Amino acid sequence: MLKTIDHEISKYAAPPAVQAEFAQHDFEKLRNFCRLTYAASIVIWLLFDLIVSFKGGQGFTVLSVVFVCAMAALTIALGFIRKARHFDVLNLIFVLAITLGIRLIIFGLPADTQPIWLILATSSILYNASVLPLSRWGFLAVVGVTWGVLNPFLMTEVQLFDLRGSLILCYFAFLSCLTIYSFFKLRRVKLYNYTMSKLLLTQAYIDALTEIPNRRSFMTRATSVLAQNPRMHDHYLAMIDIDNFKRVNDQFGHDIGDEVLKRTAASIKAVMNGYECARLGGEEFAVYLSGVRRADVERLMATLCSQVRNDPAAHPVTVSIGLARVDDQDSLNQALAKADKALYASKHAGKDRFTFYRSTLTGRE
Ligand SMILES: Nc1nc2c(ncn2[C@@H]2O[C@H](COP(=O)(O)OP(=O)(O)OP(=O)(O)O)[C@@H](O)[C@H]2O)c(=O)[nH]1
Repeated sequence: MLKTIDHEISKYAAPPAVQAEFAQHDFEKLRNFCRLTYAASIVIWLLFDLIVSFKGGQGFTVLSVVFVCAMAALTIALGFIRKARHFDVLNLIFVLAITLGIRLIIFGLPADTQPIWLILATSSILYNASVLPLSRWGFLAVVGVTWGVLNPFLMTEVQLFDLRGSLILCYFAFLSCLTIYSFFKLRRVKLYNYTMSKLLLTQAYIDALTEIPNRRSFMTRATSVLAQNPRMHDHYLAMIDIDNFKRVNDQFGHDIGDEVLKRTAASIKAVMNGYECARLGGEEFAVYLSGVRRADVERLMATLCSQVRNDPAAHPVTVSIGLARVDDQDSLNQALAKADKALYASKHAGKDRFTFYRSTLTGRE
């Protein structure tokens, strides 16, 4: 099963909409990690700045305070960011701030050690960026800004083609390729996993034939709506069953039966727009109506019965409906049992109708 899906996804190039959805998902999952990374970066930067300021005799300047405040403000701003694409911009500003701050510290170090510290800082920033939830351009922009600001050939005594310069150049090429490759590879794997989970979840929660939610989905969603307190108006549960469906299958074949199921599901979805509806199994459907009055429910059920009955399709059917008001203390299973009794009453009374549950109704037995 997993191999089949794996094969299916390998052939599938995620369209831009799925990629955007993935980017947003990735950002939401990693937002706290990003904040932690920013906070840790500020702490380590401040620590180095203090060491260089006091032990190195550079002196703690107003500029240091400005950098710390700017980076702290960006970290706080990250908490208010909701869109992944805005994070790309914020992260670029953060990288610009921290790289300039690093330059400031490195100016206070002995000239011959400056290139190596610039390389170390560049490695840390690029490694860190490669695991952040950035877009491709967002990451490449970080690489550009980092190398631009922390360029070890800029304002240092290293010459491009002397011994140190050649070594730095080689390391530059290696580091850039490694981090760019890691970022793209990691992103591809994460996108693949996201696509795979999306597909598996769809298969687990959507009925393959009618393409409406299945029983599992209904039980999860209806349970959470049922738990809502306080309730706005009433909650009702409807169980809908196609009448004489076995006869449709027997007379016209299973394919026509499937068509009837699809058509009925489409009618339920259209009429019950905005409410949780699902195919529970076989020819049985359910709808959870929250925040409704009894008169609204009656109107909706009458519309559904009439729409299915008057469908100008080749093999018209009718539906029977059982309805239960979901009391505050009812569990979903209790409500389903009541709606089932009411459904039985509809069938017993001649089908093609809806019946509300009353305690005086008899059960299926
Ligand atoms: N075509 C098709 N038939 C299905 C599917 N699932 C269940 N069925 C058929 O649905 C029929 C249900 O028949 P019954 O439970 O006897 O219900 P009914 O004929 O609708 O009778 P009443 O409920 O009393 O109106 C059976 O013949 C099942 O084989 C499906 O996915 N596709």
